[in-house]
Amino acid sequence: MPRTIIAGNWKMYKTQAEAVEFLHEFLPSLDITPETRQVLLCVPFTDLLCLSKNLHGSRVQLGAQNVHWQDQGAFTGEISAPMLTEIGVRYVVIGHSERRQYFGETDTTVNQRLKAAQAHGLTPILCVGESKAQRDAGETETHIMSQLEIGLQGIDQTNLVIAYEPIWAIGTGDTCADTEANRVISMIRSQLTNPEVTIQYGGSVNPQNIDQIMAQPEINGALVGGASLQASSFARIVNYEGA
Ligand SMILES: O=C[C@H](O)COP(=O)(O)O
Repeated sequence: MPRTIIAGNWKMYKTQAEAVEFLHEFLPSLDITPETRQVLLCVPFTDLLCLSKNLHGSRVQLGAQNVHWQDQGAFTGEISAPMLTEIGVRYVVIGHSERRQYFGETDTTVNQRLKAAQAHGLTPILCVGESKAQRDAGETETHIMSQLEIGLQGIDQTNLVIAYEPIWAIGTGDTCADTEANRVISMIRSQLTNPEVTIQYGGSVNPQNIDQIMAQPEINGALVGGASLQASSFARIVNYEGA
């Protein structure tokens, strides 16, 4: 069985003070067994060191939201995998649609970042998903298969998480129907060599829909944006009803 992983992606939200305030409410609300349900917080670079100290000994792992493919060099504004692992980061989100849309991320650079993450023992969370126009044109499957084909070239599937995030469902409140998310995730799984890869759903996940989403057999977790910013809301999501 793939491991269940619920991740909060804070995007560009929360100062260190706000992050610590969040933890004070969030950590005591957790009602999970880490062996069966892993919880992650994927936070801005500036929050990582502080959260690493505050999460030490807790049941929550730390994730970054991007990583460069070189270990070091003249790459102003970038952060490398050794810099992340040194401070206790275990996971990194790669190829989020916002990186692809606003910062020129391509499947090729996604593949380079995945390789660098794995080379340093980080677990990458590879984000894939179609736009509204692609969905309307019936191109959901071909688009995602192309993202996977290029993104996963030479990638070790024993240390990998995939997040299916339909772009039209991100931050819109327009959640993909859970059966449809299950269908697409099943298609994604059919493209993999390792059936144990955790595949999350992301896109307007909230406390009201999490139980139904997690009841789908192919969905192994969630990548949660807006609803991970409030401690009570994210706690309800990670404590979802079900196995
Ligand atoms: O990484 C998270 C996704 O972009 C989903 O964001 P959202 O939950 O605010 O729709």
